[in-house]
Amino acid sequence: MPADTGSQNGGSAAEPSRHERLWGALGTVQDPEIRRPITELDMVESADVDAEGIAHIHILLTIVGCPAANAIEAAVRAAATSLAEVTAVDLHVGVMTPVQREALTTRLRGDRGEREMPFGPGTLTRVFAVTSGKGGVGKSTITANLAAAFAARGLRVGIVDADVHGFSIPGLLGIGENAEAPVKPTRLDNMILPPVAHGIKLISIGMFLDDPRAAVAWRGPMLHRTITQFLTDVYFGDLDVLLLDLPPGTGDIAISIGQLLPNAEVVVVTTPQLAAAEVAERSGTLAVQTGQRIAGVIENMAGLVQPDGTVLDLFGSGGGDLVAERLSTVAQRPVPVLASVPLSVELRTGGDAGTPVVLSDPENAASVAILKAADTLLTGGRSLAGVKLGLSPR
Ligand SMILES: Nc1ncnc2c1ncn2[C@@H]1O[C@H](COP(=O)(O)OP(=O)(O)OP(=O)(O)O)[C@@H](O)[C@H]1O
Repeated sequence: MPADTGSQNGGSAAEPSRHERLWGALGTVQDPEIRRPITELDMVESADVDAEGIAHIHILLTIVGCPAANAIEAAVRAAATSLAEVTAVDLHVGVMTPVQREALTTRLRGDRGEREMPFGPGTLTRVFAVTSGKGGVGKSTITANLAAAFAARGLRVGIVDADVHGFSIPGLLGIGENAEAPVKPTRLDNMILPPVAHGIKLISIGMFLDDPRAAVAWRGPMLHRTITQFLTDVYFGDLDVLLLDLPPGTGDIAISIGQLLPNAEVVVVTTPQLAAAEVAERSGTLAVQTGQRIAGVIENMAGLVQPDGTVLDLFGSGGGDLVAERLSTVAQRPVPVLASVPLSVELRTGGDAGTPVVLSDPENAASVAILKAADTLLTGGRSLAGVKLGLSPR
C-alpha cells in the first residue's frame, strides 16, 4: 500500500504525515553501541504506515550477528507501536552491504582520516590519564568511579583501560567479568565499537585476548601499537571526557601515552602512606617530562571511619599532601590534592559487583570525595563550554 501524505492523512498541510510521524518515532531509537539515532546511521532502509495502520519497516544491521540486534528490533517495534495510528508492525531485518557499511564508517569518522587520532592536541575532549606509582592503590577503582561520576553529570565518557597487566575496568563496570565469555567489541571493518556500561564507552586489552586470564607479556612496540590502535580505530564518537587507566609506574605505556597524548592531564593516585609517595611522585614527574599537565593528586585508602566514630588510619596519613607538594615543585605550579578517598567497604563491594559506588550510593563518604574530585577536574583546566559536537552534516 502506498504511504500517505499529509493531505491523505486528513490533517492540514502543516501536520506531519503518518510516514513522517513513523520516521520521527524511529529517530528516537539509538544504536546501543554507536549511540546515535538509527535514522541518522542509514539503518532504516524504508518505513511506511499503510491505510490499515500496519507499519512496514526495513532496518539494516551493521553486521551479521550484530550483538545489539534484539535490542534494536525491540526498540523499533516499541517506537512504531507508540504511534496511535499503528496497529501492527511488519519488520524486516537485513544487513548492510560492504559499501553501505563503508559509507557509515566514513561518516562516523567525519573529517578524520582512517588512521587519525581524535584525542591528540587540539581535541575538544578532556583527556585524563590516571596513574600511580605502585600497583594496588585503587587507581582502577578511582578511574571507574570518576568515569561514572562524569557520566552521572550528563557528560559523554569513554575509558581506555591501558593497564595491560591488570585490566580490571570491565569488571569494575560490570561487563566482561566472566573470563569464559569475555565481552568482545563489535568490529565494523577497521572500526571497533566499544561496549557501553553505565553510559560509559569502554575498551580494554582484556577484550582482545583469547584467554583473558593469561598474562600479557608484550614488549614495548606491541604495547605502543595496541594503545595507538585503541586511540585511532575505536569509535568513541564525540566524547566530553576520555579517561585512561595506565599501568602503575613509569613503563612503556606511560611513555607511549606521553608521546601520543601530550595534551592529557594526569591524575596521580596514591595512598596516605609516606613510603608510597616517592614512587607516586615518579609517575607524575614522567608526565611533566612529556609535557603533560598534572591535574592533581587523589589520595585513596585514607582513614576508615569505624562504627564508634573513631578513624583508623590503616595506611598512615599525609601521602596525598606530600605527593602534591613534591609535584608542585617538579611542575613549577601548584598541584592540588583533588580528594582524599577513605577506605570504604561499599567502594570495594561496588567494584566487585560492577556498579560504581558513586552511582549506587552517592552519599557514601568515598562517593562524596570522588564526586568532588570529578567536579574539580571539570572546572579546572580547559573549559568544555561551547564544545560543538555531533555527526558531520550530510
Ligand atoms: N578506598 C578503598 N576502600 C576499600 N577498598 C578499596 C579502596 N580503593 C580500592 N580498593 C580495593 O583495593 C583493591 C585494589 O584496587 P584497584 O584494582 O583499583 O587498584 P589498582 O591501583 O588499579 O591496581 P593495579 O594497577 O595494580 O591493577 C581492589 O580490591 C579494590 O576494591
